[in-house]
Amino acid sequence: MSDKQVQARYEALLKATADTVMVIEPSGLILACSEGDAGWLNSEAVMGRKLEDIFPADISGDIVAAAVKASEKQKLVKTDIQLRPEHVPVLREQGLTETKWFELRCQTAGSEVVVVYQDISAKRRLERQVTSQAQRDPLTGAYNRRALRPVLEQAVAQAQRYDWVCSLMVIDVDSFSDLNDNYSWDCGDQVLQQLVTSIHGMKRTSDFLARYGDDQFVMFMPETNHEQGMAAGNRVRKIMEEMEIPYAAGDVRFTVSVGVASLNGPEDDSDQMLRRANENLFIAKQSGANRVEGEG
Ligand SMILES: Nc1nc2c(ncn2[C@@H]2O[C@H](COP(=O)(O)OP(=O)(O)OP(=O)(O)O)[C@@H](O)[C@H]2O)c(=O)[nH]1
Repeated sequence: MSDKQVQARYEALLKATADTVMVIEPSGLILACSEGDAGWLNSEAVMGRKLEDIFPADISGDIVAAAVKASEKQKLVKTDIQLRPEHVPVLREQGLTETKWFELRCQTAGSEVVVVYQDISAKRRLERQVTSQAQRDPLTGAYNRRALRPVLEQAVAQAQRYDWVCSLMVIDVDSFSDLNDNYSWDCGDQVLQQLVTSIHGMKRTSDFLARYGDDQFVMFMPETNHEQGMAAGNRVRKIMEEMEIPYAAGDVRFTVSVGVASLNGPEDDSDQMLRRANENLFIAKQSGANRVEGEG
């Protein structure tokens, strides 16, 4: 086969593939590029430039490292990258309008490396959605109990390493079964939804709210000492006491009881904090409900 024919076959192959393909030097210089179905990059505009002129330093560094490895080991090397339009102004101009994920396959070809960019954004989005659905309570949208445990463990361990300060509260709707019985299950649902909406409106971004049981919620508060934790508990109690939920049979009002616990020494952990918060919640209920109790 003549050189011309080989070249024609190579170009046809590039044009036929939907993936973006670059031929680069291990230094990162782009020798050839075929954009495929990309729509996020203009092959003419990137040819002859270096990866670092197009991508942020960490991403071009990752690609070069994979290309060097493929070249040294003479084998296929894979790596993943994520492109955000706000981080890649060059590609934003060329058509990158949303975050995309790619699996890169680097294959050595003599002194050059062929890099194939396979768009795996749809797969990643689906994975994220499934993970997020598995971590959320479908009624209220709050995190569920399963999502709470690892977050609590990690956050308490982090507080023990750094500042020794964090608190959590257990929030329980008072006589919730009466709301279900006297109004309706649907009304009970609305109470739980409104409770979550208003806590989301008042909490700090770093606070973590999860539905812990039927009518029970846990909020973890990093960098929050006991006094601040009690103040937050009282804010939640007050907001719920003042809330009116319009309902056909008349406005519905409800109250909550709250148990607060704060990190207490090096032997403490998230399980013990939860246990103490529940004990304090029990005291709040025993003392007449619509109260906040905490140790110390
Ligand atoms: N509307 C509604 N009710 C639920 C849901 N999940 C559980 N429940 C009901 O919530 C009620 C919880 O009742 P309890 O745990 O006895 O709580 P309570 O009536 O608030 O009692 P105290 O906590 O002692 O004040 C039960 O009747 C459950 O059937 C839900 O998603 N929506």
